[in-house]
Amino acid sequence: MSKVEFKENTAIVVFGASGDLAKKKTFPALFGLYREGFLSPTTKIFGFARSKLSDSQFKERISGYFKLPNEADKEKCSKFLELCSYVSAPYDKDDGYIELRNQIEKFETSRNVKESHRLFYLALPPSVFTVVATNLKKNVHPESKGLARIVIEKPFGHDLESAKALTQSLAPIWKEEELFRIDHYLGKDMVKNLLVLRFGNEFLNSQWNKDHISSVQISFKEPFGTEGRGQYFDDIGIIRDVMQNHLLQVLTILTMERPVSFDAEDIRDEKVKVLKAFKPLNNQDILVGQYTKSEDGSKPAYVDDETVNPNSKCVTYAAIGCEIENERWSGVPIVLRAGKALNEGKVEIRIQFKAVPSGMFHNISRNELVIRVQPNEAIYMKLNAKLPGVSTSTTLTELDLTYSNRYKDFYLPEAYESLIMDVLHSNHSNFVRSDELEVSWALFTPLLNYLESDNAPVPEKYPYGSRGPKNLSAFLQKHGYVFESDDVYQWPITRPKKVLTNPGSPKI
Ligand SMILES: NC(=O)C1=CN([C@@H]2O[C@H](COP(=O)(O)OP(=O)(O)OC[C@H]3O[C@@H](n4cnc5c(N)ncnc54)[C@H](OP(=O)(O)O)[C@@H]3O)[C@@H](O)[C@H]2O)C=CC1
Ligand SMILES: O=C1O[C@H](COP(=O)(O)O)[C@@H](O)[C@H](O)[C@H]1O
Repeated sequence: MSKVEFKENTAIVVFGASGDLAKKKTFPALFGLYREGFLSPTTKIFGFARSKLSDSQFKERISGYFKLPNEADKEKCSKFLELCSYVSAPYDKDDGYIELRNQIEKFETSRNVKESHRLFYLALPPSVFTVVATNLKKNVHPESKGLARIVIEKPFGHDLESAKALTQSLAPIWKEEELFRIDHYLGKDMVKNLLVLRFGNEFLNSQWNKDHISSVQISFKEPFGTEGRGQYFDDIGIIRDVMQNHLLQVLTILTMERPVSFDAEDIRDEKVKVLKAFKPLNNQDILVGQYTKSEDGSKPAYVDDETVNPNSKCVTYAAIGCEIENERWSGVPIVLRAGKALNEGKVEIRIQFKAVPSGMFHNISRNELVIRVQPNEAIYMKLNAKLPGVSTSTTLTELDLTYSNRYKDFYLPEAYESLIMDVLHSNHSNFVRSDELEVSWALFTPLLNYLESDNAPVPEKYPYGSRGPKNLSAFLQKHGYVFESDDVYQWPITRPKKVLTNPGSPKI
């Protein structure tokens, strides 16, 4: 596919425009791109949904989540809304699509467009993906008169079989190069940084293997429960919600071999290769939990949601042990862990390195590279140094790249902004390819079947607002993670009067 960029006079249509995702993510992202000058003012934006809304109701709804810190942004917001209009119609009848096509053609004619560029964003539940994709292709695709892109949102299926069925239903209608499957974690700046961090630094590149790394962890923590989404979540659980997709995507980039270039297919080829090298997940190598009321009783238990079965075994916390059977990773324990209703909101990657020989030291801490994806993006490497001054002790300190300290006045796009920009640039690197999807579902489906079978373990209860199930520390230790004792590491400043020396002080 040619790398055509959609620049001037692009028509963007957001389906499900009355919905939550459109309101909270898609339109704020389009506005963010416009505000920062990455979306041309010649763009035309349509919202399409069943709800009967006037243009002004529609505009009020979609602008509710725009970030408008100053007057200039408010002015930009008004200008942006002038580009938007709304079409209300059912998804399964031709009429609305014909009306949409007429409106797009009117816009293109008024701009004397020679080659149509049309981007369709499906902020819709998967139950209508196929019907909308089919009707769009039939009625609104420009065919020989231009180019079209279609963006779909997760979930891409519920298990391997349904994911395959979805792929097969879309494949005859939309070419793979026209289709963009969004996993918004691939749009996060720190995730986009992983390729550079890994392959652009020889000191990391050369150590990035089983000879030097003793364990890998990717953790996702949210400080809120399923508030208001219990019914949706009960059928999904945390594994489908964020692990099979977001965390696994991060893990593949972290573990794949060096792609020959930044080209989307080179990157995705490597991702698929490493996914194929994963050992089947072991049903017994997991820790599952479900949150109960907070200790002070102010926050509800998962099953307090009226839409949830009171005996639900739905997993709101999971830690899963993974192994990759290839030359680079064989034997390195990897843990993916994710949970709702925890003590904090944080997504981070921890790469712990092997211990240096104790020899000249009594005991010395391990190096650990921490990549904090959110909030407050940071990369820090914990390392040992001599305590400054007359002391001969060693101390655990860090090389710290905290973005907010290092980079001033940078525009850090939201994940959705970054991904929509990629679609406009026809760049598939940060989107999920169909074969990648299949391998990831093949990996997770047996585990999900087990967790939804009669033999499923009862999830360990953990209080809302806690760190998660009590057995977490033991689970992490079993997977090679070595905890520092609390008095070894001081953050953010090491104070001489309160010196914390490493028990690994040299034997002198
Ligand atoms: N640039 C920056 O902003 C930097 C910040 N720091 C800060 O310094 C502090 C210490 O850093 P660091 O040592 O890296 O990280 P943490 O104190 O966050 O802990 C290290 C790891 O151990 C886990 N853990 C700790 N206790 C338990 C437990 N009882 N059960 C299960 N897991 C546990 C944590 O999991 P879990 O995440 O689930 O708690 C985390 O994965 C942090 O607040 C960190 O943010 C340090 C360096 C740079
Ligand atoms: O896809 C999802 O992701 C969000 C977390 O996204 P983040 O960008 O805020 O980290 C999660 O809350 C939601 O349950 C899930 O469906």
